[in-house]
Amino acid sequence: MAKRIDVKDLNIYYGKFQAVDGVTLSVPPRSVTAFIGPSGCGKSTVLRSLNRMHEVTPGASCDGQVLLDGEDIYASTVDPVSVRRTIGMVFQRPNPFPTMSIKDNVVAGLRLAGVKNKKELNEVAERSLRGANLWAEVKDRLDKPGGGLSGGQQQRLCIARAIAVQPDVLLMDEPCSALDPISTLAIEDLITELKQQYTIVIVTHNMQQAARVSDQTAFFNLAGVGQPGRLVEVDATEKIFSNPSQKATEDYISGRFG
Ligand SMILES: Nc1ncnc2c1ncn2[C@@H]1O[C@H](COP(=O)(O)OP(=O)(O)OP(=O)(O)O)[C@@H](O)[C@H]1O
Repeated sequence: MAKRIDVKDLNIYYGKFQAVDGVTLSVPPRSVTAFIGPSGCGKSTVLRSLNRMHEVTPGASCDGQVLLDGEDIYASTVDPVSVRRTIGMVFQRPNPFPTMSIKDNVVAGLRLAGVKNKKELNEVAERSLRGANLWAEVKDRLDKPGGGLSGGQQQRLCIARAIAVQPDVLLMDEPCSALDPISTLAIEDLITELKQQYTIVIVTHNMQQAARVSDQTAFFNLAGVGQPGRLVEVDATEKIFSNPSQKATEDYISGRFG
């Protein structure tokens, strides 16, 4: 079930260094939101705080609120591990378990959660691989190692692994940056299909990609080295790329800096 995210006045730190200042934005369910902005403005940091991955870095912390359908994921009663199951993440470099079979890669999360029933695991593997548009390419080699797939196939395998646990939200941190153009288009098509079921947030350096796949775009910027990143504006993607409200956004999307 896709869920809504509301971020309220989020400040994010690495030790004493404030990396992100006062981010407030909402992500509607069953939509794609793109985070864009120059290097170091805090896109990945904000993304990682949306499923409590940020706090895994020693010394890292944040304050403010991240609400998932109105529930604060940082409430003291909430288990961060269950947050990460509900809000899945796909990384820049495909990171399948290389020697593990394709099928076992997909169901790794379920196995960890204690599911042992073979029939159920097989069904989830097939459903997730179909969902990630990979089934036709791997159905005859499910027992072969995940590391034997191409880069683009490995990234779709990682997406299959992420959706196997039926998350509410998918976070993607530059999921195509290590891929060739054809694999990139395959992932972009997949993102467009997945948004019918999931809430998706994607960090991308590629503005054409943001324009192609997202419904809403958030532009982040920073005033200078050592300064925290800030959200400059968030709006419908069409508006950001045709008639942004802020000059800094226009300068960035027209390639004047970054
Ligand atoms: N593990 C870390 N420890 C300390 N500082 C960090 C860490 N990760 C990121 N930072 C700092 O936080 C700030 C934001 O970094 P972040 O990676 O979120 O930016 P970004 O916009 O995603 O950049 P890029 O587009 O280059 O990936 C930067 O100043 C960065 O140096």
